[in-house]
Amino acid sequence: MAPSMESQQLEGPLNNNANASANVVLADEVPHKSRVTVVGSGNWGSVASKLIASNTQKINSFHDEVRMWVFEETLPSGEKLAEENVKYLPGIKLPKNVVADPDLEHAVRDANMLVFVTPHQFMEGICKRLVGKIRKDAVAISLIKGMEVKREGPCMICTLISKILGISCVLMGANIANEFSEATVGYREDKEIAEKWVRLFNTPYFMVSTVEDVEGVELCGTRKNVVALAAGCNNEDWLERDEGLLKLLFPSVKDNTFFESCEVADLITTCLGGRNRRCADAFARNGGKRSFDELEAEMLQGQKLQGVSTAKEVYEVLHHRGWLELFPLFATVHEICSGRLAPSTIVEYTEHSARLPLLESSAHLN
Ligand SMILES: NC(=O)c1ccc[n+]([C@@H]2O[C@H](COP(=O)([O-])OP(=O)(O)OC[C@H]3O[C@@H](n4cnc5c(N)ncnc54)[C@H](O)[C@@H]3O)[C@@H](O)[C@H]2O)c1
Ligand SMILES: O=P(O)(O)OC[C@H](O)CO
Repeated sequence: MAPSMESQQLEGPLNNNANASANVVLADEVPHKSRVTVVGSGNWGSVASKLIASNTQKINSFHDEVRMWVFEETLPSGEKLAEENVKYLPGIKLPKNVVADPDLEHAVRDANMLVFVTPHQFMEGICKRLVGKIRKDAVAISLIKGMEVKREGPCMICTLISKILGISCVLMGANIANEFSEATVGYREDKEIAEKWVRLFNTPYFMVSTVEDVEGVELCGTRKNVVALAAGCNNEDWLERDEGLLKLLFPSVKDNTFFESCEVADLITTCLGGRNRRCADAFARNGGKRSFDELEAEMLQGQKLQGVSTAKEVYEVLHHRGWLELFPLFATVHEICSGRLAPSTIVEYTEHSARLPLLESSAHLN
């Protein structure tokens, strides 16, 4: 499909402006301006695009246009998602400079700033498709909360993006799509790039800070989805933050990261009102008789739960390293999600007393 035919500008339900991209100035015509593509158009992906597009309109160093890759779906009505994006962010107007593009390779082609925001289970495939298809000077940021488990151990999504595409930063924080408020950018060494991401995302109603700790920021975002499942199953200890696990997995994780938005603020936000919490609450009310898959399909209408697969991934890491007894909350959540334990088991969860001393002498576990 030619670019002018495959791209549609969005407003509310999307505007069908098939000529939108014909009016766009190409990146190489104005080389000093950064061009942004958002890879993902779910609940958070759509909100992130809106947020970014409000800044690219105002800040001269960015091109106005924000391209948003839409995973094409046909709705029950027969409409294509890229033509009518009412599924993941109904009732919210997206600025006219957000351009939906169902062709992944085309969507990223001109961008030198890539924002990855899809459910984590799709990222490996997406990255592989993008090898050799992105600009050489492109930088990327991941807004994705989750991880993959490889034979050699846990692989954070940011690392996956870095390994396959050679680029990366992360942004996590107390941000539920419809109530977003703040976030933390985790970066590795290059503060200048981190500050560029801050300029792209920061608004008076979405405050963004930086911390030099990619793994810490990302692990906070990943871990809290599992804790939110425990909260939904009525666990009253959910505010108990297991920073010990984060440091055991990645000793480079910094203590000061735990004071940023990506940690306790996000934990509280998600445990009080996120999708993981709501679905776990329904799961527990049904006594575990309806599966998470069933509840996800019914309650989220196409949006994805990250916590259940993350709980499994965390469990595999704990099992592989012989740490299951050290982290009973995480182990129990997976046992509940997979139907081996009743949801009420989570109430009986108690802190493992041996854990704290063990953390101080954790070197032998790595
Ligand atoms: N929603 C939030 O409040 C929120 C906030 C912060 C971070 N996040 C994180 O953002 C990431 C994306 O979540 P979201 O809320 O934008 O998405 P979502 O759960 O609302 O939507 C699912 C998305 O996946 C797409 N999809 C379905 N099948 C696919 C496939 N085979 N390949 C690629 N894409 C496919 C759908 O089209 C849709 O865009 C997740 O990691 C999530 O944890 C979400
Ligand atoms: O709605 P959840 O449970 O996927 O959580 C959304 C975000 O991760 C909150 O930061």
